[in-house]
Formats: sequence, C-alpha cells, structure tokens
Amino acid sequence: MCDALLEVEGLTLDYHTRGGVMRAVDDVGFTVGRGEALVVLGESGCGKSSLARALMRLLPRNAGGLGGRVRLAGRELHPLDDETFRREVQWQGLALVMQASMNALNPVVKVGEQVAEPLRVHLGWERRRALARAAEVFELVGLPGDFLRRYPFELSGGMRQRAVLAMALVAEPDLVILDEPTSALDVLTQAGIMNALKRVKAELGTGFILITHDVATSSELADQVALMYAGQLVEMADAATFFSAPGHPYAQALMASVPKLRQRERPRAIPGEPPSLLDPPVGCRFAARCPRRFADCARLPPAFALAPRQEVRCWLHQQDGMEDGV
Ligand SMILES: Nc1ncnc2c1ncn2[C@@H]1O[C@H](COP(=O)(O)OP(=O)(O)OP(=O)(O)O)[C@@H](O)[C@H]1O
Repeated sequence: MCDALLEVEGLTLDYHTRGGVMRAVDDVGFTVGRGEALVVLGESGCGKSSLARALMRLLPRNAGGLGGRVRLAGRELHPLDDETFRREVQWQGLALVMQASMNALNPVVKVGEQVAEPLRVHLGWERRRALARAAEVFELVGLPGDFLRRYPFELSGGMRQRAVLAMALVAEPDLVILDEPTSALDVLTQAGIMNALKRVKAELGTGFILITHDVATSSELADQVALMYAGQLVEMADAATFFSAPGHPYAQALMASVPKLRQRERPRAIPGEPPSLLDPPVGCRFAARCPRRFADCARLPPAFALAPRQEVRCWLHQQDGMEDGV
C-alpha cells in the first residue's frame, strides 16, 4: 500500500448559528496514501462539504472550533498561519474543486488564461510558460488544445468541468479534493470525467478525496471509502470491502438503496431523517433509523476494526472487532 500523504486526526469544525453551536465535522480521522482516492459518501447535510472546507481552510465567517491535526506529506498544517498556508499549501499541496465550480469560471476571460492563473498568480510563472503548462493539463483531462482560446460560454457543462479540473491540477498538487464534481452532469459526461480522473491518478500519482452522495459513480475511482453520518465517520474501509460487505447498518442500508442491474428486489429507501446537528443524540446518531438498534446504542459507539482496512462505529461489532479510532 502507498505511503501516507494526508493524515487527519480528530478533525472538528463548528458553525455558530442563531440556534446555537453546530458541530458539522465531529472527530473525523482518516489517511490517504499517495496516488490513492478516498471517496467520502453521505447524505445531504452530513458535513461532507464542511470537511472539505476545514481541510482547505475555506471557512465561512460563522465557522469556529477548527480542531484536530492535519498532516500533509508529514507537515503539520494547523500550526501554519493563513498566509503560509495560502502560499505553500494551496494549489501545490492541496487543491479544491468546489461544488458547482464549473459555473464559477469568469465569463469574460479565456479558459486557458484562467487555468494558467494559479501558476502566474501564486507561483509567479510568466504567461507563455504558464499557458504551455495549461495546454499539457488540457490534454491530460481530455480537453482539445484549441479550447485554451475559448470563453467559458463556448464550452459544454462537461468541458467546463474538465477545465476546472485542469485548473486544480495545473500546479501538480499532491492531493485534489473534489466536492460533488459531476452531480450537475448527465451520466455519460460523468463517466467521461471519472475516466479522466482515473487517468490523472495513474499518470501523475495524484491523491484524491472525492466527496459525493452518488455511490455508483464513486465506485469507479475509489480505493477507500469513508461514510459520514450526522458529522461523524461511521465506516472507513477499502473500497472492495465497503461495496461488497459494508459493516455499518447505515452503510448496508445505503448500498441497498442503490439501484443495480439484474436485481430482483427494488432498491429500498432509508426511512427517517438524520438528527439535527444542533442537538444530536448522545448515543449512536443512526440509532433512530436503525433496524438493528439495541440497548447499547444509547451510548456513542467507538470505532471497531473488523479487518486491517475496515473500521465501523457500531456496537454490533464489539464482539468481532477490536476497539479503534475511525
Ligand atoms: N455557514 C454555515 N452556517 C451554519 N450552518 C451551516 C453552514 N454551512 C453548512 N451548515 C450546516 O452544516 C451541516 C453540514 O453541511 P455541509 O454542507 O457540510 O453538508 P454536505 O454533506 O456537504 O451536504 P450537501 O451534500 O447538501 O452539500 C448542515 O446541517 C448545514 O446546514
């Protein structure tokens, strides 16, 4: 297995709201190896985008309580001041493709200039060299070279999304965080972008964190899966194990809700709603919706290691698993 590129321990992020303090990221920990893709799955509102924002330090004004440890290639990131983080970590260490970012391209600037911008503005490259590098990255993500001179409105949604991906990759970051990169696109276009990501991963050895609620698309790229529920990680496993033998009842319900080819029974929706993050239950957060709940679920379960690469936060596994930290 690859050596650790990103190590996250006990990550927390709060929002201050009128109703009180809401912990959107609650004690989250994981490791991503070099050239490895971690898929973060979970329902809307479980804290996936907040996790991305916490890693990238792109925090709204009402955010607070950024805690825990984040190490990138062995370097502790939280002690860095904002200026050092922006200069030395953003773009070359960690790059982010935000939700709906294909609509955030500047309409009056040619796409090639925008893709080259991180090199010019952050790394001080001169224009010609930056554009030449942008052309290489265009090729890598499957954009025709002459699109460099086009404006965003001249590109389809899928092509604009590839351009945004090219911008994230242009400074050759160690790891790219993709927040719902294909959710606004049709299935074929999604598949094309997933293939481009696979190619980048194989050719450049870039690490990825892919945030999505789309189980089917994510399985294309995933080496590891982290499943979030109400701000917490409830399962962390290698992709083959997660997709074939998930351990958490929520993960099992999620997999049963995905339509499959040649399946007799209909996909089953998960009844109920996640708890409010303003006042989460003290015990297992999934208990109210869990078909397998029992008395112990009134206490918050720790993560139990079921296999070397599978950790599940559920009391059902206290016999077969070793207590560990997800
Ligand atoms: N700036 C903010 N202020 C207050 N609450 C916020 C803020 N941003 C997000 N939240 C809340 O934090 C929780 C986690 O939101 P987040 O956007 O991280 O979830 P998500 O899993 O990415 O959802 P989605 O898939 O819908 O984007 C939600 O309850 C959301 O309403």
